[in-house]
Amino acid sequence: MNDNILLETRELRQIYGKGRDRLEALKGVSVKVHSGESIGIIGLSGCGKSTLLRILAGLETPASGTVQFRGQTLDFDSRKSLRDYHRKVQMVFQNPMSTFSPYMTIQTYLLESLRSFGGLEGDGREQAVALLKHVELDETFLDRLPHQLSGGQLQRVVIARALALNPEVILLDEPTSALDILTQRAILELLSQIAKERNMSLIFVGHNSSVVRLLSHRVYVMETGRIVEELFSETMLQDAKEPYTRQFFPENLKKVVYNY
Ligand SMILES: Nc1ncnc2c1ncn2[C@@H]1O[C@H](COP(=O)(O)OP(=O)(O)OP(=O)(O)O)[C@@H](O)[C@H]1O
Repeated sequence: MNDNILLETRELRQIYGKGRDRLEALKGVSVKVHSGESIGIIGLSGCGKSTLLRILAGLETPASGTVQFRGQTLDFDSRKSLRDYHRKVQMVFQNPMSTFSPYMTIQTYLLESLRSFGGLEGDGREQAVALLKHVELDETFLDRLPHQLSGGQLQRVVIARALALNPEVILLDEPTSALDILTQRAILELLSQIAKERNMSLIFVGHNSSVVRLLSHRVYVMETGRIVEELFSETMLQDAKEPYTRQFFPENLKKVVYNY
């Protein structure tokens, strides 16, 4: 499987603050994602999941360590290297509302990245309709403003925009945590299906192991800036050795899985 590695980090470290405020948020994190494979990252609040995701998204420069895409090292100081990378690796943010401007129509929002990468055809309306179709929304949404959509519909629009550049990886930071469980499940299943159809990889960060397992082939468990365990989703409940990991499988989480 080695030649099939799409995205890989080696010994990523991240440090915030100085002196007494110094915090080592990542302490040498190495992860691998194979082509078409989806991985999950779980861990307690503050363990560094979002930091890792922001670095993987090319939005933040690590203190040391590397990110490689298809064997090429991402140069965080090169705008060209970052731009090429952003074409292939797209991020979906935690709170969809915060990524929308209140006066921007859904069409304008959907087409932003196509416009910035020069991929717009005409006024782009047909492309926008096609993007909405992927997330099972119709063209009546195009001229609406964000407040005229529900949280679940907004989340679908965010995902549709991430698909616009046909990326190879989508990074998700708990994208559906603000939604009710049925809406959450529908969106996750849709995402999984899109990822499968396109042989696209998902890197999914969350607190809830049942949600992470639903989306991922493999799961990395993070504790205070380190990966402490790496497990296959299917056998995770049996294979987990670390007591820390087991915290994520209490009875109440099982209930969440089976109530779906
Ligand atoms: N820009 C920053 N400046 C200073 N400290 C930061 C910064 N970003 C994150 N941190 C700190 O780094 C640590 C890791 O934060 P991070 O957001 O990556 O954790 P997380 O696992 O994603 O948490 P959560 O699950 O609550 O979102 C935390 O202690 C956080 O306070």
